Amino acid sequence: MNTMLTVKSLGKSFKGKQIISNISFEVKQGEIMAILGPNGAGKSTTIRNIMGIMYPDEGSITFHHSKGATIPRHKIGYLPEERGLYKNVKVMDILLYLAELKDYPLDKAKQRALDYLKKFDLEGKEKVNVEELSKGMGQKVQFIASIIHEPELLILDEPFSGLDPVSQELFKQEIRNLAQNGTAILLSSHQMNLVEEMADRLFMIHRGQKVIYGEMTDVKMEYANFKCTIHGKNNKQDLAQLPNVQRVEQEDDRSIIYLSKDVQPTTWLRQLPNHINIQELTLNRISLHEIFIDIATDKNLLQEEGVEHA
Ligand SMILES: Nc1ncnc2c1ncn2[C@@H]1O[C@H](COP(=O)(O)OP(=O)(O)OP(=O)(O)O)[C@@H](O)[C@H]1O
Repeated sequence: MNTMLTVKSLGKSFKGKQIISNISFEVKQGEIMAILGPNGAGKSTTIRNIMGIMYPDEGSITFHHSKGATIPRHKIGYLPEERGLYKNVKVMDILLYLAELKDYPLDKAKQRALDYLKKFDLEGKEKVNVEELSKGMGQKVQFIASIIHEPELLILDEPFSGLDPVSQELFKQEIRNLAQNGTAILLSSHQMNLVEEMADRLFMIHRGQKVIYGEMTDVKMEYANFKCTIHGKNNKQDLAQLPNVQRVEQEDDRSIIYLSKDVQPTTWLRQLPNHINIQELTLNRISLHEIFIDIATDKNLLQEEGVEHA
């Protein structure tokens, strides 16, 4: 897969305070690359630097064309975190205006706009004023605006926020379709379940620095250790002293035992002492959501040997 975007050693300060430092990643043709991180981690700052809304103090941003040359800026699509289109203008007019700004043929843009409005349950809304749309409808129009010109690189900052589950599903499918058709996608989202389902690779940023970067499958193998949930009256200390236990969380009769890396689940289950009270037991891998919370709250789940962290 060709690399469409290279971000190298990006650094940015505001008023003498370092906001992001040494941020490096790539986005390739046909992939969904997620950029994740807690509130204030520096995701939007990274994206704004990529989009030229602000300029980095250090590092470089390079757009590549599928044929090796630099990708023209009009082949980039961007859905910003801040929503809002011009208010007193009709849906079709704004879509065609934005397509024209990107040098995209108007007849093709009109057909694409109609097709997408239909796909997003907005058929017949082309003559409605943008200000008359609901928040979710407005977001759909803004999403269409970001892809109307068939961008080669698409940057989506929180595309799912404020959408109902049906609309989320529509966006999810469309983002997947775009990637399958070769668009390189950089996706910033707090919806970990969706990211886990959709992203091929991810870059996690915390306090302006890289904490994880890699293929989703590798990250899950590397970080998503097993956890064993036991319902029953048990002493937390007892459980914490079992072999290969990283930490235990307990609430009422439910204990979650986080197991260390490389533990063999069957072997671990066999050695459980008889005095442990088990009314119910489940064993799962921790989710991306939990990996994220561990990093964001500085729990030491990831501080094991061999795990890359900043
Ligand atoms: N223009 C600015 N001037 C000063 N500080 C800023 C500016 N823009 C962002 N910051 C600061 O930079 C840090 C990172 O902000 P950024 O918006 O990049 O975070 P984020 O990861 O996108 O967060 P969220 O998930 O909340 O959207 C924050 O501490 C924020 O206050």
